[in-house]
Amino acid sequence: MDTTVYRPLDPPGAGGGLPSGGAAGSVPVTAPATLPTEPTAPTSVPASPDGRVAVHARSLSKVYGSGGSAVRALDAVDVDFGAGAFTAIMGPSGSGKSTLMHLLAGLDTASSGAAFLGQTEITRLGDSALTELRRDRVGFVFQSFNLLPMFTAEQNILLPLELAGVKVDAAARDWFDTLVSTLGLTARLGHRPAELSGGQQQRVAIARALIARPEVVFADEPTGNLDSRAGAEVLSFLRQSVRELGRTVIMVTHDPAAAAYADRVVLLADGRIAGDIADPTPESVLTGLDALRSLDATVAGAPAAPGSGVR
Ligand SMILES: Nc1ncnc2c1ncn2[C@@H]1O[C@H](COP(=O)(O)OP(=O)(O)OP(=O)(O)O)[C@@H](O)[C@H]1O
Repeated sequence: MDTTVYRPLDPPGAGGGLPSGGAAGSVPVTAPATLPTEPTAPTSVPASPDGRVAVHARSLSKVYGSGGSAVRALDAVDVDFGAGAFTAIMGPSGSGKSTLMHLLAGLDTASSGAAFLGQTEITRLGDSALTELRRDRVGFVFQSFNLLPMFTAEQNILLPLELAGVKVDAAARDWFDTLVSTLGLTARLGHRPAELSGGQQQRVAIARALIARPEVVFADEPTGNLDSRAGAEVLSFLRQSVRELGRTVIMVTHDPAAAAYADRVVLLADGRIAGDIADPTPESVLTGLDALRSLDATVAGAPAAPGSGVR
């Protein structure tokens, strides 16, 4: 079943609606106009199989700069991210992927609208509450690993517990053992990052992101610095952490093959939700990105240049 939906890219000021001759199988999606505190499934692809939502945004907007040089990086985004699901965010360069992730993770402030982690409205929190939220409820995996070079793999993995002042009791030690064996790190725990391959370093970073059992792990291009084999391993572990360990992962990626590891792909274009793909394959993701490109070209009144705009 083709569960891909493409939202039309409305020209500024237009009332909406897919341009005639738009992407085959397109289904217009309507977004709620209000700001409910409970998620109400703004798109037709369920955020998770059981309907649980970990993170959601309503009318979330971000404008950088002001006046003539203002850039609307996110434009009234409504989206849900499922709990216990692996969701990828994709879209052309400059479409707002990083901005969306930063707002959802409490790393940046919104211009308007609301973002929620569980029932907590992140967009209302002050600096110290945001710092606490990032420490206690969110895990991060970045392209550049961000491990502390003087610490061993084990020390790096346990660092979030130490920073949070959490005692490594028997339950924490069990979870640590589960993570390091799942991630194939048992024999590497005494090594420093410089003594590990890129893939091993990223697996340490994933274990570190999961050790405090955060409600959600945000992964920003986690395979960007890895060769395809190490990248495939890392993506398999991210998927495993969702399927077998019940975690929630939201990943920004440019790579359709990486996105195909996810349960669902959310497509962004021009700062708006532009599509939603359930059970993605590399082919369905590429088709989605191609559809965005042709919609974009239709809106701009110009033919699509092959390969343009999509990384
Ligand atoms: N700090 C900033 N100041 C001004 N404009 C910004 C800033 N950060 C992002 N932008 C602009 O906001 C828009 C969205 O950027 P963002 O980085 O979220 O896109 P992206 O989809 O993650 O892009 P890429 O795939 O290239 O990383 C772009 O037009 C970008 O130039």
